[in-house]
Amino acid sequence: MSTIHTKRIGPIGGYGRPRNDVELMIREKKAERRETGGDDNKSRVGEVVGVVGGREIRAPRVARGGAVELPRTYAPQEHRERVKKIQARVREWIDLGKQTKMCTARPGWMTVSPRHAQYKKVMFTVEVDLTDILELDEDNKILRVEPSVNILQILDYLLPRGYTLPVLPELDELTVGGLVNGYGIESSSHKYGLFNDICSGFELVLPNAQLVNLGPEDPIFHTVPWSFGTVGFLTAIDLQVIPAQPYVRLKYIPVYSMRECAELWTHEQTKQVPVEFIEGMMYGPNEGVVMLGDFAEAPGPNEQVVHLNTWYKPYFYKHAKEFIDRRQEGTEVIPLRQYYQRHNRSIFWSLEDQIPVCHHWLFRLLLGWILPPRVAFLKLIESDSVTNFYEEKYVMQDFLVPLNCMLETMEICEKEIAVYPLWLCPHIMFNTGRYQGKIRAPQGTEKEGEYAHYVDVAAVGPPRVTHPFDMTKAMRTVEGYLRKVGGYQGNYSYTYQTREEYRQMFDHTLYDEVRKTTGAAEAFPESYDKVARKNQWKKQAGTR
Ligand SMILES: NC(=O)C1=CN([C@@H]2O[C@H](COP(=O)(O)OP(=O)(O)OC[C@H]3O[C@@H](n4cnc5c(N)ncnc54)[C@H](OP(=O)(O)O)[C@@H]3O)[C@@H](O)[C@H]2O)C=CC1
Ligand SMILES: C=C(/C=C/[C@@H](C)[C@H]1CC[C@H]2C3=CC=C4C[C@@H](O)CC[C@]4(C)[C@H]3CC[C@]12C)C(C)C
Repeated sequence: MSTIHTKRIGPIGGYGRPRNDVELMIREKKAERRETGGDDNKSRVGEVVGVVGGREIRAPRVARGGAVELPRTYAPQEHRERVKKIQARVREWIDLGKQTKMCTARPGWMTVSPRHAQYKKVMFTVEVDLTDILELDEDNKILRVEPSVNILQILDYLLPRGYTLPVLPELDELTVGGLVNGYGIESSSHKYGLFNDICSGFELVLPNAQLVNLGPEDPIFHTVPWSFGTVGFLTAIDLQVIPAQPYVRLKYIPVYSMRECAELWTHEQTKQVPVEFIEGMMYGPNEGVVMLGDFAEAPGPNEQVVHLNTWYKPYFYKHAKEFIDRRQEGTEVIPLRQYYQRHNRSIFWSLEDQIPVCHHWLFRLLLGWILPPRVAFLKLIESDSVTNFYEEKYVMQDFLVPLNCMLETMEICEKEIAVYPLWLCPHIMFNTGRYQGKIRAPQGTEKEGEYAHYVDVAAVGPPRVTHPFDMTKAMRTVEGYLRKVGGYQGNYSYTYQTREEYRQMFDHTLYDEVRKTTGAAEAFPESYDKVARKNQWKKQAGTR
């Protein structure tokens, strides 16, 4: 593998060490300016700061809040040393007699999951704060990263180099480690699968403190996705990259019933050569929009580039709804980065539940530039009553179902929860051959590499059912349906299933076997114990 950048950095200027090559170059430029008496503090967005691989690197756009993102660390050459510390901490756990189970030390409020991880208060915590992009191997099209690298870092790093991830989820704060140990999805998942399907290697610290490098030929590799950190500590991930083009040409097609949506969707997703991006939003049982996108090199002669994310503009889901209101299809050319970040400014549509005035043009004009609030910040300041509200009165769930169940799933959601918009995201599930992890080889597939079409129906928002809403009852009804049709629950939020039901939904055969042979069963709780709504941690931790 060719290392793209391993230069050792001193305090060139600014805070901490640069996080990536672009930051490094900006700092060098700033230092240069300071030496020549220039003004260091003015942000020069778009200024060419250097050249990597023959491409001009420009100072990044102003990040949210008008400020350039604060750098974290940049010392990929120290990766091995950092991993040694994790191994040492695991050895400490062994020496102390393995008294409690282990988990990462990442505070519960820092994560994008709405769960408050009370288990962190009672378990043996291991610091896995690994935030560096390690290397880009352009020959093999592999990006090696540490697990706490987030989506924003990946966008900043890959797009200027002309690459992207085949599956690049839409919220800046999501981390690679979280997406791999849970699951990740994007509007291109009907071509490439879930986030873990674009991974070709994991570096993992096992419960005996041994460091292993795993590929698909190793059974442990297949048990990491959906494990929620209960197999080992992930310390590096190899991700496939693909060439990117600067724009996405996006077609908006209004639909006027769930049936119409499911029919159009099925046709588009199962095409021999589907478009690169498919996404849908149902705003009610009788209105929705299906969006079909492809990469584009440049706008056509009569096309204008639409900048979706300018701070004063309506949020993407409102913008897309205009096509329904006008009862008209439409096509737009959108810069690639803005396409990926389309749901970031309004955290999908959850922002309106925290800031009800967020749609007012005056709010956007005056304060739009500070958006979005960090999910971590919202969780940090969350009071008990707000937590209760989100746990009892606010649905945050997604349901991954075989494509032929799309219509029925939307209808069940309407009956049980009536949350809108409903987010629709296509994906495929693979038969992974000899070793099948928590996701079973889908029906109809026989050989390794074969796949089946699925769709993720995601509900985020307050339920609007006309009958009194009972979260547990509603969720258990939907979960029962998922088990019946061979679907899966996203699990970044809570599950309301019993352990047996959860084991029925997710195949634990390989997971149990690997956890037994590696000692993970002794070292970590079962994933169920982390994601179950009813759990023992609250009581043990003596907190909310
Ligand atoms: N489009 C999408 O794909 C979206 C996905 N999501 C969801 O958000 C979640 C990601 O949130 P994020 O804040 O990044 O992740 P989290 O911090 O929530 O981590 C998720 C799980 O992964 C484990 N984990 C993370 N890193 C490591 C590691 N290095 N070694 C071992 N275990 C690890 C955590 O273990 P521990 O409990 O020990 O800390 C935790 O149980 C995903 O699960 C995803 O499903 C949310 C919105 C959109
Ligand atoms: C599943 C999808 C997207 C989900 C996001 C929109 C939600 C995932 C986690 C959610 C949140 C976590 C914690 C919060 C703290 C609270 O104080 C306020 C709400 C929230 C920010 C909440 C908001 C929605 C999420 C980010 C896709 C796949 C549809």
